[in-house]
Amino acid sequence: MKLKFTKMHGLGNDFVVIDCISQNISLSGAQFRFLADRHFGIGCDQILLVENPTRSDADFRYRIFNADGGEVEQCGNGARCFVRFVHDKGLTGKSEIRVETASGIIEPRLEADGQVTVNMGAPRFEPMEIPFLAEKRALTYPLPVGDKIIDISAVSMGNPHAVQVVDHIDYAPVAEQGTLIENHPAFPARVNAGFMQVVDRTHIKLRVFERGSGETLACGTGACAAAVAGITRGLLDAQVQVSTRGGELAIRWEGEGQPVWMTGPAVTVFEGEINL
Ligand SMILES: N[C@@H](CCC[C@H](N)C(=O)O)C(=O)O
Repeated sequence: MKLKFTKMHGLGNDFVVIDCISQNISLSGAQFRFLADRHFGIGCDQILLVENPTRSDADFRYRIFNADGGEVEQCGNGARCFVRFVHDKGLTGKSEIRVETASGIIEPRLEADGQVTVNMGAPRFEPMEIPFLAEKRALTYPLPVGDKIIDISAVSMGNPHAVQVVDHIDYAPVAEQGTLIENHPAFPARVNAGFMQVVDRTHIKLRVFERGSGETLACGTGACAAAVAGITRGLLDAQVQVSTRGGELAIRWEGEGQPVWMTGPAVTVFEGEINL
């Protein structure tokens, strides 16, 4: 079978995007892993499927698979690429769309300057909703990791995030702790591990060890979760610049119950066809 795809990225968090509206396909976990493989396949952090919606209040359905082949609930950088893809492919004439995901509706909008803004929905903090094993909700939780106990904020942006504050982003223990946090027994669905340096009340530096993909150059939901964690801890204002290894994101959150707004770029790199 020949599969048409588009290679895209948001701040270097890269994607293989597949139009499943004009192509009738059903891929196995092994095929997703092959597409993501940087040596034997195309190479990407996530594979994004563009499908027809299953509910009447959405324009499209958006499905996300990590490089390890597992399907997940949300991907922020992918959401920006999603609206650029359906717009550039002529699948919609709208510049703002409603997109069905496994964790609810998100609303990405193409801006006149080429940037994309996404209403990512409201963050969730209840341990059961993350999911995270804790008796009750808290601002931070002590988490034993290796021979240390670290303080994390646990936040769901549709997908689970554990965010810790570090002194200096370049020396953050991403390699040492990434896999341990990702697979920590307190997170039954595994977790994305964020390492945030607070530069000042409006600016953080962030690295994220992503569940199912390892450290990526940027993580959109990770940026939302880190900003939210910093705001709830009283460290940040409502508007936050997030510097990732791949570039800059703007995050805005007005507080509990309010949606998180994310603005950043979405770039098409090339089109291709691959034999499966
Ligand atoms: N790169 C993403 C997040 C992709 C999913 C994540 N690895 C998970 O397993 O939840 C983003 O930009 O948000």
